[in-house]
Amino acid sequence: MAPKYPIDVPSFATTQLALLDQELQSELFETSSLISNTSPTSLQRAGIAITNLTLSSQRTGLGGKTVVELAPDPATASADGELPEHGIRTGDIVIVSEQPAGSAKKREVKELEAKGSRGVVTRAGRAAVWVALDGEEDEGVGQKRLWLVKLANDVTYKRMNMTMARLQKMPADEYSSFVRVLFGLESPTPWSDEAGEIKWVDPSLNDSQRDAIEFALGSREVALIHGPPGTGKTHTLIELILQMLKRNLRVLVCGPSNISVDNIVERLAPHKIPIVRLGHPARLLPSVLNHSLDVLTQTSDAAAIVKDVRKEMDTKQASIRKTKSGRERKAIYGELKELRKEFREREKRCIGTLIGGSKVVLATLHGAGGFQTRDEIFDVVIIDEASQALEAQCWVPLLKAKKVVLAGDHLQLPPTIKSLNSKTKVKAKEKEAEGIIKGMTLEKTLFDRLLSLHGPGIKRMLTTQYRMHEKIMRFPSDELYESKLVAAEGVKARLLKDLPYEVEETEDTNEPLIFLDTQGGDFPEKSEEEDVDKKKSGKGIMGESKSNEMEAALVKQHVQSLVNAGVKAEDIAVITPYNAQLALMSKAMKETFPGIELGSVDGFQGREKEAVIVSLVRSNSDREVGFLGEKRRLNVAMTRPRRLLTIIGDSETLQGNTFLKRWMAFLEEHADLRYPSVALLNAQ
Ligand SMILES: Nc1ncnc2c1ncn2[C@@H]1O[C@H](COP(=O)(O)OP(=O)(O)OP(=O)(O)O)[C@@H](O)[C@H]1O
Repeated sequence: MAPKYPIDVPSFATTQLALLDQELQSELFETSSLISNTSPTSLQRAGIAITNLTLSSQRTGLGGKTVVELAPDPATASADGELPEHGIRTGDIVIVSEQPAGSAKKREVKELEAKGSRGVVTRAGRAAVWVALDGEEDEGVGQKRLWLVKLANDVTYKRMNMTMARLQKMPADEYSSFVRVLFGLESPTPWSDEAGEIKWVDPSLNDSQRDAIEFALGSREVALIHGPPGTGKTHTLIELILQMLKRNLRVLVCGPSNISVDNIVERLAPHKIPIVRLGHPARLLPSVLNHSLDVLTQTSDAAAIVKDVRKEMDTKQASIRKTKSGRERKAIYGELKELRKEFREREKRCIGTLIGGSKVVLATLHGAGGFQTRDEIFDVVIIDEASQALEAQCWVPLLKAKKVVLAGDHLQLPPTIKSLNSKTKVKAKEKEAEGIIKGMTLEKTLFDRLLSLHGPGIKRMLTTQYRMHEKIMRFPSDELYESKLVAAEGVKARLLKDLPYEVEETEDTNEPLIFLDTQGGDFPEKSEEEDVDKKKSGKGIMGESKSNEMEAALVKQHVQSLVNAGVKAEDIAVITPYNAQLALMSKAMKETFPGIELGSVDGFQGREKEAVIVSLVRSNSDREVGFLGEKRRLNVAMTRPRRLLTIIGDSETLQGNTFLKRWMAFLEEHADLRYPSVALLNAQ
């Protein structure tokens, strides 16, 4: 029997295309309006530019690309020679060009592109940033003072659009039963013990992990592995991949980010199985490069046929330089052209052999849509961090699959959607078009959709968590995970005072859960629109972010007491949902406590620390909590620590939302409750 609400595939694809277009327009609009309305310094503060750079070295990287190293200009650099705080990350698409004079603001993206060089960030360190330039020429980069600006990345959209267009046009009689199940035209085939007896590679797997693997092996079309924080999702996937290999299945493993894929490559590598990692070498972790397609095409047996031609090309190229006669040179160019063609053909064959011969291929979701895998079919596609991926992104590999295993946690944050809250509503081209499914949003992931389509029977949950003290875990477990989480023996009672280095026993290091309740109105929030960078666009860069100065002072005081007790700053993280609060705290804290990490809650998803301090910021008499009320964001915030979670917030204001209200009640009962004194804080 099919589920009650089957989805019309062409309408689904049409709606996705319209939503994706709207999202891309929002992203392009946001970037270009920022770039054209804001000074380089403010762009830097907003995290999308780095100013005052010079070219410190240049080399040829993999794929023959020019990689430039950009470091702070000594004339303006800070004493430690480090770059200022910036939000540029490996894999970002950027333009490097001569920095405009201080006052020149009006700039169009097109103009920037014409003057500078486009490229991909290959490494972003504290003292320098490396960029692999796209073009052969590196005009604009040799200039004296440079700056770098991050652009909207439209490459990923192209792949998603192509995939959705294919789905939109696919005749219904060509749908595989896999596709039919994914759209609810059929129910999944009932689970069967296809896997037979399992000989576990890793003897340490817990029962819920084994159960999830058995379930995934015996599901015909789809299986969801629900991994709450710290429950060893990746650990489980590694065993699942090894078990699938034993059963001679061909597997494509994907994730939404390069780091999610590399994480799996690193853990698979010790098992010595043939794996190929697809993707721009500049974006891969150095430790996985040996498995990358680019390196394998140079080092593997299959690469020999390519090598010969390359050698011949090198010799010819060298001979051009020695040849004076124009006619001879022309002839050599002709031969080189032929050789290049031959080279490309052989390289293609070599890639085909390598990928065809690999039982496990790994790529990011959109990387799986490249030419290298065009004709490949896989028995199973495994998607890690699936609840962080757009559905359209998942379909890039899924069109090559017969079965999918999704691992994720739909109770943590979904992918960020710009067009959802965008004030700059862009009219989507097809918005009014026919066949749009009302109410569909990009925020609903494939994981969510399948769960509501087929029910919890298609999912197994991992239940032992290896991260948090039992007390830290209790509230999220009861509220979100049906009280099913169990803290592993080794972590359930761990406190800061038990860290493997010397930490004094104090009221802070002896506690897993502290609540600094700022109720009473002495710790008021501030709307950042009041004083941040209100540029011509009429909107500050921080949007309408909130901050809370007194809370920031409290955070500092609390960190100081942890550090005084001996806790290393690098074992402490401070997180907050509001960018304005982050900006306010970062300045002072990083200097005082080198090594400490500060981040937004959203940016800290997937991470963990020994001690985590959460500054909730909101404090007003209207009990307004805004986007803080989002359960999934709060879940991420409260599940990052191992040994200590300190919450700083106003319990009165936070009554304004039922989930927060219950949390406050829980903290009042179970946390070490403290009422900080403003007078003492001011006296410091
Ligand atoms: N069965 C197990 N026995 C002991 N330790 C385990 C087991 N499974 C996982 N762990 C440990 O739990 C931690 C988290 O596991 P892993 O890194 O695989 O999870 P993840 O899916 O990447 O992260 P998360 O789901 O927490 O975001 C790791 O330190 C891992 O070694």
